[in-house]
This record gives sequence, C-alpha cells and structure tokens, in this order.
Amino acid sequence: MSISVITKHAIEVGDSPKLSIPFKNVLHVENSGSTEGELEISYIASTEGPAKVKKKLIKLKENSSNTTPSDLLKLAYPDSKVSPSILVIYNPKSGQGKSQVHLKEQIEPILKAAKCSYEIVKTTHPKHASEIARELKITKYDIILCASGDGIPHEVINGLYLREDRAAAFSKLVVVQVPCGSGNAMSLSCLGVSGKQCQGWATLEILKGRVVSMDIVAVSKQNVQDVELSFLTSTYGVIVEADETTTWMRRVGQSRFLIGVAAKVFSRAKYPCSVAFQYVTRTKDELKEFYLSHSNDETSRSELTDDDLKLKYPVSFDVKSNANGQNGDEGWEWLDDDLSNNLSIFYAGTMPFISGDTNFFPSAVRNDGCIDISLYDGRVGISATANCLIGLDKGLHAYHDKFPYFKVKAFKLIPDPHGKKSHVAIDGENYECQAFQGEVLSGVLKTVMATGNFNDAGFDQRINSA
Ligand SMILES: Nc1ncnc2c1ncn2[C@@H]1O[C@H](COP(=O)(O)OP(=O)(O)OP(=O)(O)O)[C@@H](O)[C@H]1O
Repeated sequence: MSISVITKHAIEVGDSPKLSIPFKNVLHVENSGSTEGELEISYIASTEGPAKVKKKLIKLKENSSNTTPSDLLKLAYPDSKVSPSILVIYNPKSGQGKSQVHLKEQIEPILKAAKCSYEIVKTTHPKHASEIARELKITKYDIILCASGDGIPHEVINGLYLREDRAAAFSKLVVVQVPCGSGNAMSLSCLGVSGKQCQGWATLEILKGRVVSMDIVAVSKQNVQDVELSFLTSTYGVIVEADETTTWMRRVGQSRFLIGVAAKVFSRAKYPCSVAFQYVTRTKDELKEFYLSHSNDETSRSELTDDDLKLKYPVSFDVKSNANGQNGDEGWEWLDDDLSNNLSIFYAGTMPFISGDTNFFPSAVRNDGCIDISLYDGRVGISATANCLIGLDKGLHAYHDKFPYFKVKAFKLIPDPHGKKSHVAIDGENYECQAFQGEVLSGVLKTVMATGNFNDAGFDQRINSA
C-alpha cells in the first residue's frame, strides 16, 4: 500500500518510481474494506495506445486522512454524474465489423470500473436503433451510448423524435458516440477523439465531459412524408455523388471522399437548382463577428417543450409561391440564378468535422441557433479549387472569397427538373433526387462535449490571417 498525497489535479502516489494519477483518469474510488484508511483507486493509466484500466491501493497522508471516497469522486467527476446509467447500442456491421471487440475490450472495462449500470443491445437490422429509441423507458437511462458509426446516433435521434413524449425524451437523454464505424464525425467533433484503439479514450471523455445541448436540423423531403432529424449534414451535388460513385473504393478509407470530390469538381460537374435561405450572416466579416460573439456561449437548454421541436417555417417546394415573402413565407431569399444554375456543392452542417481529415464546417457552434452553409460554384478556377481541397483539413474554404460560406436559420433546395440530378443525403443516408427543406431546432439534442464546446476547428485563429 502506498502513501499518497492529494493535489488539485492528481493523486500523487508515493511509490518508487513516483506515480501521478490525474483526476481526469480516475474512474472510481472506494474503501478497500480490508485495512482501515485504505482506498482502492480504479483509473486509466496515461499511456500510448488503448486505454487500460488499472487498480491501486493507497493510503492518504495523515494531513488528508479525513478525505472520503466521495470527496475524491467529486474531484474525479467535476462536470458530470458519477456512475451514470447507460444504454449501449452497438452495430455489429459498423465500419470493419469490430464494434463488438471494441465493446468487450475497451468500452465495457471502463464502464465496469466506473461502476456504471449499463445494458447492451446489439442492432440486428437497419433502423433497429430507431425502434429501440422509440420504445425505451426514458427514466431508466441517463446516456444512450452508440458504439457505431454516425448512422446509429442518427437513428436514435430520429427514434426519440417519433415518441409521443419526445420533448421529455430529448430533455432527459444524452446521446453519444464511441467511434466504431467508417464515419465517426460525432465523436471527433464532440469528444475530440478519433483513430485506431481510441474507443476506451472516447468512453472516458463521455464519463468526464460536460453534458451540453446542441442544435440539430429538421429536414422535410418532397417525396417522404416524415420529417427527418439531422445532427450532421444535408447535402446535394458533388459531395453525395462523389460518395455514390466511389463506394467501390471503401478500402481506401477516408481519402476515398477527397478523391471522389476532386474527380467530380475537376470534371466541372454542376447540379442546377433553386435555393433559398433564411439568412443570419452573409459576408465573411459578418460570419466572423457572429462566430466570435457566440462561440463561447456556455448556456445549455434543460427542459424542452413540444414547441421547441415543432417546425417554424411552412414547408413549400414551389419556387414562385415563396418569392418575395408571400404565403406566410417571409424572410426567404433566393440565391442568385447565376450561382444556383452553376452549383456544384450544396452542403449544410451543424458539426465542424465531418470525417477525420475533413473540417468542412469550421465555424459551427453547438448552440448558435444556426446551420452553416458551404456552397461551391462550378465555375471557380482549378487553382482556387485545388487550394481549398488541399486545405479541407483546416477548413480553409470557409475563408476563401470565391467560396460562399454563411449561417442560416433555414434552407430549401429545389432541383432544376431540366438539369443534371443529384441524390440527396441526410447524415450520410442517400435518397433519390427531390426537393428538401431544413430548419434549425435550437439546442434540442443533449450530448457530451469534452470541453463543453465542439472540438476546436481553429476558426478564430485562422480567420484573421486569411
Ligand atoms: N445488424 C445490422 N445489419 C445490417 N445493417 C445494420 C445492422 N445494424 C444497423 N445497421 C445499419 O448500418 C448502418 C450504418 O451503420 P454505422 O453508421 O454504425 O456504420 P458505418 O460503417 O459508419 O456506416 P456506413 O456504412 O454508412 O459508412 C446504419 O444506418 C444501420 O441502419
């Protein structure tokens, strides 16, 4: 047993060599039950590679011997609930099919050591996670942990939305992702965690991070009756077509996306359409000003009402009827025909990182009540395009004069019936070509963010030098 000292950030264990256990890595503390004053600490050793749970018996130095396990747990969990109740949903088909291995080897040992009560459910078919979310007892869980790609949190959120008590469900339940899929934008954007063997570290961030609320988007599609919630992206044009045409390159990994986009952009593919927005910012200066005044807003919504989840903009896919604010559709402004007839990419997003090396929405703020819009004009020259594609990891396109990037409350896109057609993709799920309209639902999704905000995409540092 080692005599130990408590500092503000760590338990300093008097071993030789000395061991410092940061409170950030402490999972649980309890009396050992064998010797008086002896404590058992469960923690994650700060090493390279996968997170490994360890245990240590310690005795506190005399001057802090009155410190109880619950005092230490308060230091270990300053921003979160100790031992939350968790429903783990894993998709055995996510990514390379290793989610069950990640669950057994990396996620469960941490949940057990942290004394969480948890249940595990395996998805057996597409939309299963939606059915689970629709039927679960909301009082039973604090967190729904998706060990998957982005598809399962998408289904969970949409399942919650279909419930009669959806306001209560969104008020109570926290939806998080441990990255086990081929697309893990949620864990990268919220927890700042990605890469191989990171599942244990993501689990630690979930237990330690702050529960916050974030904006999501309600999307109505012309040929689909139900509203679909999107926590990530809605897209039309090159992005979705590049994904469709490079499916055979899956083994190439994340660069498949860039290769596909580059091939389409350089071939000057255009998808003419009519697009309207409820603008919040227009110019790059307005974007910067808006970002700076909202990016540090610490507030989160707690109790939601049904009104918070209702659509505020009437859904209409008739270009003429909406012009000039007729029929109660005030505030819509149509994009210049010049640009919309030559549009290559329409991309709407709420999170900064859409994949490991792609920082498409660097100015996304979790609770600014806005959707970030990134457009690409198919007439832009090759060198500006190449610069932006190369700089996607830094989100450089957002600062570039030739690339429209702004914030809106709502958008609608109506494909030109005579032009080249694109699929529509919502959070990576593809639909046939059709008109669609989206509006922000402000702060309705509870999730965990390691820092209380999105993983820093470097927007404010770079905008001054761009
Ligand atoms: N048992 C299952 N068999 C087949 N598909 C499933 C099963 N369980 C869930 N799914 C579907 O798998 C889809 C993709 O899941 P997920 O996002 O976890 O993995 P991914 O590898 O990142 O996805 P993608 O293949 O879209 O890149 C989900 O949308 C879901 O509908």
